[in-house]
Amino acid sequence: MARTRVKICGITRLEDALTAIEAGADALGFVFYAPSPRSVEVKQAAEIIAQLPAFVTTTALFVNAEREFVDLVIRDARIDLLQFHGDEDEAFCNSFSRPYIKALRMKPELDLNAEVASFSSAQAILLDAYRPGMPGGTGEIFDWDRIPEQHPAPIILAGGLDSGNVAQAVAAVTPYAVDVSGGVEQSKGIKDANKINMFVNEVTRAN
Ligand SMILES: O=C(O)c1ccccc1NCC(=O)[C@H](O)[C@H](O)COP(=O)(O)O
Repeated sequence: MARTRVKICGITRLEDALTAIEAGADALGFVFYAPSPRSVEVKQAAEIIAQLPAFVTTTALFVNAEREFVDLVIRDARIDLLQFHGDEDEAFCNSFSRPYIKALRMKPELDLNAEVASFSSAQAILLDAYRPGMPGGTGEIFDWDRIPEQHPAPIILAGGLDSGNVAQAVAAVTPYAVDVSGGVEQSKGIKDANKINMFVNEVTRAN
């Protein structure tokens, strides 16, 4: 079985980015969605990213953003991957000069296979908890049994993960990667080095 990758989302500070990388995280997420308490300015993200070492994937997260804004972020920050958390369709997601991840929130009525099929150009599908009015970062888990054993695409598991449940999640779902935000924070947008280290260690232990 391949090693489960780790993405730490909601990075707002260089020290948190470097802590995550030092701990062994594969990817960092930057939230370009103003209503989020983890939102970053383009300049702020660009300055952090410019100081990162090689071989770390940087992900820019959007919720129903204007095309011009996505292009501006790609132009001004060294972004490797886009992550769409809103109602964007495949044509929009696939129309930029970067590969993308599509986030799907696990609404009770969601037909997962059909949704995944409608984003066949995505590099991976991120599955997150559903809470009305919150496009992400809920800190809540969902019923992992809803994910079929045969994954229809590479799955990034998100939603309420922390060092106490991530090993169980990896064993239950065998995702391509796990994504965490609130579970490694001391407060919204501020990461906790101990929690990051414990989280990455638990994923490593589960592999
Ligand atoms: O983190 C946010 O504030 C956020 C806001 C709007 C859309 C997405 C957002 N986060 C997306 C992520 O990738 C989170 O890591 C994911 O939702 C899991 O969050 P958490 O349950 O806090 O680990």
